[in-house]
Amino acid sequence: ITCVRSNKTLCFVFQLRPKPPLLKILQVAGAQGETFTLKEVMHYLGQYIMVRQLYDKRQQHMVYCGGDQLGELLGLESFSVKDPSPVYDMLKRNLTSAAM
Ligand SMILES: C[C@@H](c1ccc(Cl)cc1)n1cnc(-c2ccccc2)c1-c1c(C(=O)NCCN2CCN(C3CCCCC3)CC2)[nH]c2cc(Cl)ccc12
Repeated sequence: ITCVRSNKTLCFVFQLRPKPPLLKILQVAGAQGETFTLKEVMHYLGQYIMVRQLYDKRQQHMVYCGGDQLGELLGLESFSVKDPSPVYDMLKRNLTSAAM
């Protein structure tokens, strides 16, 4: 947990440590370092999907990740960004609290 002070309010930002297979994916998308906020993890995963052109150009909410490391982690061939639950399940398996 890091504590940041912004406009006189204290807020606690939970740092998360990706397991190696997820960290590798985030690094392809430009991530530096070993701990991230959930927002940063989601940002880099989005960038990864863009960089690796895994989304369907016509149906842009569909991600085809079969055959990619992302698909291995998710255990899916494809998913819709409209249903984030498989991604959250994968993150539960691949993120640990950095505070431990
Ligand atoms: C709401 C958010 C979201 C965030 C988390 C989840 Cl679990 C679902 C959905 N989202 C909505 N569309 C996308 C998206 C769609 C296609 C390609 C890349 C990203 C995202 C995702 C972001 C992101 O950080 N999104 C910023 C704005 N996006 C708009 C879409 N933009 C692209 C859409 C395709 C065409 C090019 C622009 C990129 C920036 N991070 C993600 C990570 C994953 Cl594992 C899956 C999807 C996303």
